[in-house]
Amino acid sequence: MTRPARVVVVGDVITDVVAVLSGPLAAGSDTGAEISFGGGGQAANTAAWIAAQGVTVTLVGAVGDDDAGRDRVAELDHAGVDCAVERVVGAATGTVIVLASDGERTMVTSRGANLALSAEHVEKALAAVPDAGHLHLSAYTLLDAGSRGAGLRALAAARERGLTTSVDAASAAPLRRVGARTFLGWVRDVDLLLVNADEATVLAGGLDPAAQGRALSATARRVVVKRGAAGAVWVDRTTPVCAAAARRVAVVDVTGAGDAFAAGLLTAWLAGASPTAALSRATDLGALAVSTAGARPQP
Ligand SMILES: OC[C@H]1O[C@H](O)[C@H](O)[C@@H]1O
Repeated sequence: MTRPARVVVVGDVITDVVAVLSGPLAAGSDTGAEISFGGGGQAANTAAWIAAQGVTVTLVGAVGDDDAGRDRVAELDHAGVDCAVERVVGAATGTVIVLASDGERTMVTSRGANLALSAEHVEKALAAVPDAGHLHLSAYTLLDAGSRGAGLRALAAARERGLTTSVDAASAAPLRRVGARTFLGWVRDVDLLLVNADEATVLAGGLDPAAQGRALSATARRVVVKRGAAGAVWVDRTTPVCAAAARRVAVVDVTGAGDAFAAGLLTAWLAGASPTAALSRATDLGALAVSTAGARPQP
């Protein structure tokens, strides 16, 4: 296996406030929780998990010109992520409140400065890393109208520079809002598309996961459908469908599990691993992420 070249991850940087609830949440109740506070955002999490695999990674994103933005960048620096993070004057760093309970999570989101990520910043950041081999995009950047230009520019600039590309479909609700046909037009011919079960249903309809993967492989060269505790499937245009079971672990908090999964998948695939081996690495990291609170690798 070869060591992958630098990976560039483009997308959101967020402050996560994670409350792991001790019981059900009901209107008017006072529910106990373990509350933690720290780095989140799909792209930033993925970059941190990639760095933890010993692969050189640059995160391209935006934070506010505030203490939270400074803390988020310092934390990523400390995790070994090279930061090309734009500071947006007058915007607050994005914040998400995550309510985690019984292996499920509910999020309340203010995307803040992420909405102001600019195509110019992405272009400049890519020009500064001539050693990059791959670009991974969190689709929140495409799905939010404010940052869409930056997301589209990231994919186009990566292709112009000969980088391979991957996109994480991010979230079912905004995908539903923009519509499957529009989204699939934006990500046409990416090398790898990652979708969870809900996103696969929005984009390909209520088929079984292998059939959803086959339908989406008309758009992306390779498709991975993440199915949480039911494992994952890999579908591409040339090899048979490949499936992997999830690891059985005690679930503490599923926040960031998909991002850890993406990091495991990408670092293995870019190092030349087979689909089976790449899925296995992905499910290992996903299992590690769900067994701890918060979205990032633990020290
Ligand atoms: O992918 C997980 C992330 O999504 C949300 O945007 C939270 O910030 C969380 O860290």
